[in-house]
Amino acid sequence: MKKPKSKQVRIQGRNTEVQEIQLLEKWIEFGKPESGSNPLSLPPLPAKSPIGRIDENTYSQYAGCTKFQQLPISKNLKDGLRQAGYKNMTNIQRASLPHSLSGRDILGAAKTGSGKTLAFIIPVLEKLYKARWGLEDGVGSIIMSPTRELADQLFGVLKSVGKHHGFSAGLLIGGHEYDEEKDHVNRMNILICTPGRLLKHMDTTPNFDCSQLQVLVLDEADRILDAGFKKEVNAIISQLPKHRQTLLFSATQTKSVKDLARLSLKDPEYIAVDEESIAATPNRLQQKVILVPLDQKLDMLWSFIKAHLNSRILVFLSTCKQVRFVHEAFKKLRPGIPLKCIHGRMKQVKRMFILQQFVEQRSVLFSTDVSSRGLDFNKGVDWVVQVDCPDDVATYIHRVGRTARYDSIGRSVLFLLPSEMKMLERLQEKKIPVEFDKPNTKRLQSVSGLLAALLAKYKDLQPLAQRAFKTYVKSIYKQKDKEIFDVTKLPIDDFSASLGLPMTPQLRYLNRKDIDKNTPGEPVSVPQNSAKKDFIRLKPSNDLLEESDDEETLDLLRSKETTDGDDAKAIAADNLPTTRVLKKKKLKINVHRPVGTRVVFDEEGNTLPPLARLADIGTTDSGLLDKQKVMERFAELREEMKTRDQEDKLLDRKRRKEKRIKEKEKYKRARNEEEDDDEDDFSGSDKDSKKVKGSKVYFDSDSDGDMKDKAALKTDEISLAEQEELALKLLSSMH
Ligand SMILES: Nc1ncnc2c1ncn2[C@@H]1O[C@H](COP(=O)(O)OP(=O)(O)OP(=O)(O)O)[C@@H](O)[C@H]1O
Repeated sequence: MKKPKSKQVRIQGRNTEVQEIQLLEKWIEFGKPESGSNPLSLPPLPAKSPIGRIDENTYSQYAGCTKFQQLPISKNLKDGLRQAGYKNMTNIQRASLPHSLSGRDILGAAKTGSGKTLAFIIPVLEKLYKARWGLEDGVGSIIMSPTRELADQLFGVLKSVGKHHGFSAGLLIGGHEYDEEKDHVNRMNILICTPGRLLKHMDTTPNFDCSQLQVLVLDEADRILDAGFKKEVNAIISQLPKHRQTLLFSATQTKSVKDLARLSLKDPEYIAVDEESIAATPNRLQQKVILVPLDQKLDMLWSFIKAHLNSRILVFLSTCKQVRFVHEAFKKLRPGIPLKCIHGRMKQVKRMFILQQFVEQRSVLFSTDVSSRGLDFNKGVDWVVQVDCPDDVATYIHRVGRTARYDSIGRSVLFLLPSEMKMLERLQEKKIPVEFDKPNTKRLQSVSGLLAALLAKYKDLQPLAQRAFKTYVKSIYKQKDKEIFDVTKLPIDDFSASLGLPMTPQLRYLNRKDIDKNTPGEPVSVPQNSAKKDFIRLKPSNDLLEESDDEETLDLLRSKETTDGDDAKAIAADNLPTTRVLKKKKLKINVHRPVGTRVVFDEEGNTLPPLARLADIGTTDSGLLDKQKVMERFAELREEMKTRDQEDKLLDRKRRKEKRIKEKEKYKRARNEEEDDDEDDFSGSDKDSKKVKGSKVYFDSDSDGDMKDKAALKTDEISLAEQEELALKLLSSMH
């Protein structure tokens, strides 16, 4: 255990702390850069120039310095930075820290992976240190992040570089024990949080007080300020003091006057270190865009994964349901690399665990945009694959920014549908150096047949596939940018079949006529300034693939990791059929066929029994499946069907039995209740509602309830004869 410090040492410590703070304040005041200037434009300070006080009134210059040690920051922080391995500053740090350390508001924009986190954590720690903030002072700084994972990551950086400071810090995010947080939140100096959780504490935690706040930070500021968080953020800001320092950072920054007015920034410094740079994305990032028809996206993705088995691949899909389906289905197909998935519907602990695992080993992580912003996978992501088109250019930049971080290299590929080619133009308008190419489909492996078999085998997979289908189409339908996202141009039947679904699920909000009118191929124009200046006429989606045989096409699928022979073996081992380029045929529709059956046609347009289709796929040029194998497979499937049939019957019998028992119980309960009701009536309770039909009740207004009941009982007991007798008596007495 640490020996407690003597009083003498403590006083000395405090004195040196006060002295250090005085020195830092004078140093900062002496050398702060001109407002509006960019310290990056100053010549770098020599490595061996003096640091700190030079004589009575002169201090070293720090605007233009390149090392953390040359900054006017506390020794505690310098030690923390050194121990965490940070020595030289990145551009955004060099440009913003001289301003932010002198207390100015900052609006900082720099590419993904360029070190923005330290650019705001350093001024937060220093501001509180110089204000001599202590436990009893409460919340001094709030750092907001749009996602829990990012907040958790920021918390990690804060803990590592701020470990020599005595501040308390708390992570307030959904998925954590709210009641536990409630007990501690008032004692926290620095809060790292998501907007929703912070607001919950503001609304419900007794004595939660942010009135002394010194610094507010919004990481991924454009996201936090957009419509999704508007209500929460407005409510939070209305409860914060106006007199504070505000730091906003993002790779895609907002300059909207409205947003800034909401935050009441005071003459903010606009620091955009990459404004002159040609690209808005890291220079070490290689970016490709390829045209992939919707019904071949999964084939392309599967083939891509098979060709990059030794990589760490981050795959973006639009919806949670798609992520779940692709993950579950591909896992069952065993590609030979660990597969993981993450999405917003998962428990927080599991999300964190999966991210940790992904950082540690080669694997594929299927994700929604929950991982698109801010996450730093420790330079580990080799490929970012965007299977579904991002909502906008900003989302594209953040997604690809998960690779090529700091000084590492990275690669990305975006699949675009023929109807989404406008996105390519948008990327080029924003100076994003994407290379457009046609995929080399020679090695494309089809998975739709396998998915159909999987769906038949695993009952729980079919609803997943249906939901994946529905949520994807709905996501396109709901997109605001109709120039890029046009739901009527989606080949929805082909898409449904490509997920292995026997029938296209119904979409009530869509008019089939609109879709069918638009789905036949339209000419696809490739923007003039893209890498390949040609036009592709897309008729049926597969025609595109036939055109892409030239040598120059993007050979995404030919990786160093698998050679021709290896690949073929891999296919044979997996029993995967190679891709067949099919011509679109006119389908003959039999309206009388039973609902739920899938009709398959041969080359001539004749119907085929379902099993024959399997055999047909297998017997392609490669001859991977011989006749005997096919027959074996047939027998296997027949056996499978028999057992499944028996299982179904048993299940059905069980269900019916349960239903019968339930009905019996219900009937018994109803009878018992009737009996109870009768009893209730006779005991005289709840009379209004349970009056027995036909019985008359006479009340004496002065008598109490018991008496009334007795009277009622008595009245019921008088027979007709007695009543007549009574009436006669009455009449005779009247005369
Ligand atoms: N000065 C530095 N020296 C060395 N490495 C650094 C430095 N600053 C940051 N890094 C490293 O660079 C990586 C990216 O940093 P960071 O996560 O802060 O980027 P970012 O700009 O916030 O990215 P994004 O826009 O995606 O959120 C991290 O691994 C971080 O440790």
